[in-house]
Amino acid sequence: MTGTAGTAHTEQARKTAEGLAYSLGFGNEHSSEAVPGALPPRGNSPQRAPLGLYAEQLSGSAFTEPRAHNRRSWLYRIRPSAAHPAFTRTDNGALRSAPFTETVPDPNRLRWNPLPAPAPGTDWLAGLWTLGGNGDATQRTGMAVHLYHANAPMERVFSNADGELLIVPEQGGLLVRTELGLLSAGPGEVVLIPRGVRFRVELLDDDSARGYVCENYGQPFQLPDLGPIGANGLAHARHFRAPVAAYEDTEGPVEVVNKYCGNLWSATYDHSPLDVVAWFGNHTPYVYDLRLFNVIGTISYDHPDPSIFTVLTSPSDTPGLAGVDFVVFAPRWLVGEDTFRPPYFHRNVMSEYMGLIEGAYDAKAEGFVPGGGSLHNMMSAHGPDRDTFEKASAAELKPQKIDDGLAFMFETRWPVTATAQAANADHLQSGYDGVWQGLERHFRP
Ligand SMILES: O=C(O)Cc1cc(O)ccc1O
Ligand SMILES: [Fe+2]
Repeated sequence: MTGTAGTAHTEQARKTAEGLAYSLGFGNEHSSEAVPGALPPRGNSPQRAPLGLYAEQLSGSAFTEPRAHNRRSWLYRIRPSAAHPAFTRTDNGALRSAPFTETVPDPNRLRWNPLPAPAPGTDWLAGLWTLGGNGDATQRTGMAVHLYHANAPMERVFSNADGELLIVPEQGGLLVRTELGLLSAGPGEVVLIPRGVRFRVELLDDDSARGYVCENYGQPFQLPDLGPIGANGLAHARHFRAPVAAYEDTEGPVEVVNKYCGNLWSATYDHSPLDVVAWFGNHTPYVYDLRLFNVIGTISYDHPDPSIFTVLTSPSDTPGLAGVDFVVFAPRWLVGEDTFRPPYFHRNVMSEYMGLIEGAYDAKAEGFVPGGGSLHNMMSAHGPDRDTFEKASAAELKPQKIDDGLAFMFETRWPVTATAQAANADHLQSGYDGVWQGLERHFRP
């Protein structure tokens, strides 16, 4: 794909992304038809589905999981998904999967600059670069941290059998065409693609897009319980937007890439598999605007733990212990009295990967940049850098609006093991430990 062709394509994608319709509500039983009458009025699988469509169930949970965790969507499509040729192995590129065994788990604090620019013609899938992760894709446990940097629209279609994908754009808007319909998202928004749902990513800005992806092998992300916060707060269910049905009726060769137990497999279909004319169910993609997050914090004293900023959580088999939490540091007021207001010094049994979508983060004066990331693994000591500590210890404690940045964290119960490419990357910063050098002793008994 040349730059010029990319630009024309980008303009087209931008037009398509304008004014997209959505169906609102996280976890709802959504339903949508692109052609009236395409949804069967009663049964899921009538003897003949309406309009000559094929009925197909996409199960995101075991049939027998409790209703609260049960996930499936019924798709009414031009051809059943089963109508495809054999998949054959294709190059994994810079994509790696759990188990992560290329390096040994590293107790050091690590920080990376943004990914270098990709070669021309790099689509979103080819632009994926894995930093590390944990668990085992074949056991449906753990997570992976990926970054992407792309400069060409995908022409192929991708699906991930290994887990769901939480896409966090940092630069450049995305038009995501999924089996269930179209979503668009720019920096500050996130897209959640459920396990197995096929999609294609096109670019909305200047033929370039950069961001982060949390691949969640474990239980699907859900909204966190609110406990004593009450019935409302944090991410509101109605702010999650699912697509409405939109289908491609195209014949001709389409490459479909399937990530399966850690490897990429490819098949050439003779039609677009994004051919779902109507669907209903709760196994659906979403887009969510992080700036709509209802931030709750102290109105008296002390710095609450960042779990209060959890947007979505993937529970593990131990109550309260997440396989992975997605946490956002959204614009908010700090009003704590007699409080050291930035993040405190900390060692954590959980492992923290942090990224920056925009601006700056209140624990780091410099070096933590948009598109970069830091990894503070299990029990590694971290917290405010020297400059931040000194400033915040002396600051006048008037109400302070933090609205000059948007940072996030993937926090996981298992250590994140880096890939070889991340451990040896030119964009891995050297001397990160130095940000905590020069924190002087003040104790003089
Ligand atoms: O910057 C971090 O390390 C994340 C973080 C933020 C915070 O407000 C409190 C604890 C914590 O680990
Ligand atoms: Fe932390």
